[in-house]
Amino acid sequence: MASPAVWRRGAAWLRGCRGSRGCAGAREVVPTCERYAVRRLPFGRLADGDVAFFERLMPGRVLTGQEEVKPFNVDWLRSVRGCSQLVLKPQTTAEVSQVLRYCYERNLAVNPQGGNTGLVGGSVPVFDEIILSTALMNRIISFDKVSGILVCQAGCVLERLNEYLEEQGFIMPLDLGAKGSCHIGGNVATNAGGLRLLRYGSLRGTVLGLEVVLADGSALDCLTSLRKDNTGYDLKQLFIGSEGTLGVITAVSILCPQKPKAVNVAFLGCQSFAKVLETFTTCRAMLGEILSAYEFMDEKCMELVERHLKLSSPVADSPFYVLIETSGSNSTHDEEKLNNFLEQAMASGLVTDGTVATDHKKMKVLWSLRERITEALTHEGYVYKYDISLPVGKLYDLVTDMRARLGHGAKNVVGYGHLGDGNLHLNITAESYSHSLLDAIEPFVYEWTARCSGSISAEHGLGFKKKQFIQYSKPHKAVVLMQQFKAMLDPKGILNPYKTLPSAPERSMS
Ligand SMILES: O=C(O)CC[C@@H](O)C(=O)O
Ligand SMILES: [Zn+2]
Repeated sequence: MASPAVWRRGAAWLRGCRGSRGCAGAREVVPTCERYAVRRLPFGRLADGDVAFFERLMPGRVLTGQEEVKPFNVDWLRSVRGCSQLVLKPQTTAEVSQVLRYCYERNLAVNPQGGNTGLVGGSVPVFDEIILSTALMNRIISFDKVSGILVCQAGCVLERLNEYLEEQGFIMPLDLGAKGSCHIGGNVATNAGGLRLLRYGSLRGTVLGLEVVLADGSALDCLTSLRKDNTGYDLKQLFIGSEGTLGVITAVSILCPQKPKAVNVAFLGCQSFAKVLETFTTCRAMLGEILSAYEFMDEKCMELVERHLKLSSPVADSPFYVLIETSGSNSTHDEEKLNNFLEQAMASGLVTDGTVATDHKKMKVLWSLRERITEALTHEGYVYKYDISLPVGKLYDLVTDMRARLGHGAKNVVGYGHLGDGNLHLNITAESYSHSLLDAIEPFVYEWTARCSGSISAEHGLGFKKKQFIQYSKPHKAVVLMQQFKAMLDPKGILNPYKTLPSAPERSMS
């Protein structure tokens, strides 16, 4: 799978930028508050006394220097930028509690941040929110080999957790391209989906318990390690996917599957999207319980990973490609099943070319073709990202409709994603951000999705960029209820403000 360095690359670009105040250099990211006419809410302003308090609380783990703070203010995509002047790096839940208690009293806004790999502007401040980084909360608390339950602090990097588990014959139930940088707390806070969801389900099922610090600094200990617990409301579900707006997740208890003994990856070419769909139904029927991923990408995606990342396609040029992974416990059995399926798929013309990998290195190469599309797209300029759930049969219609709508107005309109989960990643690129192109895409994309009863965010969340569109996927009553939960848990609204839930209408300015 993709090397962790891939996703970390953003940090290197950031370090190359010039001063964070003002937009002097062409490579500077336009501050969010300039691009979008969002108004700062009346939170307190950071004073010298505040910094002194934090320095006493966590000496050496308080960043205030402009250059030090800069990377924490910009998202990985380099599409939004805040102007925080302070990053705090607590190590313990008690420290997070003390920070929030203080901020709550002083009415200081706080932006919780994990690995900063989010794609909807949810992980960086909009204005001067204090950044509460989980980077130093990276301790594994326990792992039970009998139950497969891992308990760890929120700042553990996903890939490190997976490596730790693999040594014990287990794996994490989720995997994503950003694994080398993303934190498990951020994964849970955004309810990240990823590449294994088809097999192991979402974090709403695998997360068994959470420890969360609420806005007023009080800690909520729901860190149980039980498969079954039917006592009252399942409060942890409120925090899963809440994007840091209801509380700061400080520890996670998660159910981990056994490491599969046999893994195979097939990379195939299909001549039409209809054939991609038929290949899916055939492979699901023939592979059954060993199917662990079914991903697709269109030819434009392949062209971009080849051009920008110098990866090469192992199969002949095709309008569509699919990546199928099997995970099981018996290699002979699994290979036989996979070969039978491939023979049938080739004989019936569903697939025109393909390759299979069983050794780790070759599987990794095949996975990179799919996992590194996001990175390849960033080389094209500004990327407008849409992460849509749709009835699977209609998944690609949105791409063709958007292509027809935008014509030469966009550089590329590509479609790829987790077909097995009904999740399309529609990405549109242009040389640079343009207000008029955005207007041509939105709300068209959301109206199209709503007409199909889809979701405008399958797995990336709403963050800053999509929060105004929640009504396309949720009824008014549900949004009002969410606002009431927010008001109850965070009455001053200090936690990750300007994110997830809609505010007064905003206008884009540049
Ligand atoms: O960049 C995107 O749009 C998708 C990123 C990620 O969710 C993926 O599946 O590769
Ligand atoms: Zn995805």
